Amino acid sequence: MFKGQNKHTVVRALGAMSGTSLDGVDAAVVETDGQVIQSFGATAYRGYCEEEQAVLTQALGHWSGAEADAAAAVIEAAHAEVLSGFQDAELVGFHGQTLAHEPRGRGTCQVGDGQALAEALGVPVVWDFRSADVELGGEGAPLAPFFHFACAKWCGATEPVVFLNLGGVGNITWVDPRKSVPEDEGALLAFDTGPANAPLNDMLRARRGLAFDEGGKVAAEGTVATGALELFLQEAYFSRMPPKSLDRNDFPEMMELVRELSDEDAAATMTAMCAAAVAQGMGHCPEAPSRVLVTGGGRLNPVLMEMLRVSLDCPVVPVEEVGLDGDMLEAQAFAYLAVRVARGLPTSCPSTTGVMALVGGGTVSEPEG
Ligand SMILES: Nc1ncnc2c1ncn2[C@@H]1O[C@H](COP(=O)(O)OP(=O)(O)OP(=O)(O)O)[C@@H](O)[C@H]1O
Ligand SMILES: CC(=O)N[C@H]1[C@@H]2OC[C@@H](O2)[C@@H](O)[C@@H]1O[C@H](C)C(=O)O
Repeated sequence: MFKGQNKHTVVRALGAMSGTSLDGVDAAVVETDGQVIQSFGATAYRGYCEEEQAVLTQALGHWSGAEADAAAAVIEAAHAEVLSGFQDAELVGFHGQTLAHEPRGRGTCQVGDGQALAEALGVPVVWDFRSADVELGGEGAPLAPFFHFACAKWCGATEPVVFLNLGGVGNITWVDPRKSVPEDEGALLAFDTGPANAPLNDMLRARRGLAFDEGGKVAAEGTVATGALELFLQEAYFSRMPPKSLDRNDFPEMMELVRELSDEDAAATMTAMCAAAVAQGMGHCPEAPSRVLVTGGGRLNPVLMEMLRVSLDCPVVPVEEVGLDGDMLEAQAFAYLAVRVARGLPTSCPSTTGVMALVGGGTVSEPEG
């Protein structure tokens, strides 16, 4: 691939992510040599309709079989549709949809066939980013950290910063931009902090038919149940040393803890659980960051952002503050990682996933036709 190019030739890569919130596909172009971000390009979003969401929800926890196959078909069609709208991509990074994630057990499962997508688009596709890491003893997640390192350089950071992603699940990457490359010792520490928006969404959908707590309006009317919050924080996950990662539905007891509460108090308490899990996680950072840059849909929830500001000792701001796009960072991450895979560069290391050594995961599928 990329014959005649040297390792610094810039590639126009298109990344696509379908996250744990199951709301849709984000797609974004990044121009990079796999190390330095030269520029960010066009973006697009393709939401799932109710039927597609139902198929995906039904498939969660399935490693194979009819449910997983139906989810794969939804994922492949939605991605082919949104990605075919981009004309000039040289390479595609396709995350697929995580249906199940048990790195210390059965492994990790992302559906969506990259070879089929390569045929549909006529462009090489990099996919199956997580399996190699898990096979080598890693968590297989989070994988955005190597990209976060490049973002910290891109925005000119000179002191440690934290990227906090608040999607369905929460994850942080502590980055030291004084290091020259992400694989340097001490450049990165990353892990999933805990559940973020997914349980809150599920609770509000079940009780009120709402997709999510827009603007934190429901939580703003409620009071945090401190007893439930304290019980939640006793979960063994929070005292486990990172790296560590989670599946979307790893905390079913959250729903139990808020069962007796009003909708408003339940929303306030679940929002506080997300913030408290982040605050606990921040204690693992090797050095206090100069600020926390928040990405993912949770940055649009002012109640959650305020809880984070109260509990963390440093400024907490959306990534837009440094010129990044908080709706597209994960799609951009998989564009960036695709170029790293194509160039034979690592995509994870012991401090990001707990893997034994540097790993360059991902499968490259070339269109045959
Ligand atoms: N305006 C808003 N107000 C409050 N919450 C919001 C708003 N917009 C989005 N969210 C929350 O953010 C969620 C979507 O976040 P995002 O798109 O980052 O998740 P994801 O990428 O699917 O998840 P993950 O990062 O875990 O894979 C929504 O489901 C909702 O809970
Ligand atoms: C197994 C899996 O799909 N994990 C996701 C999920 O969503 C957020 C968090 O949990 C993170 O660990 C990861 O996604 C991002 C893109 C990552 O790998 O960095």
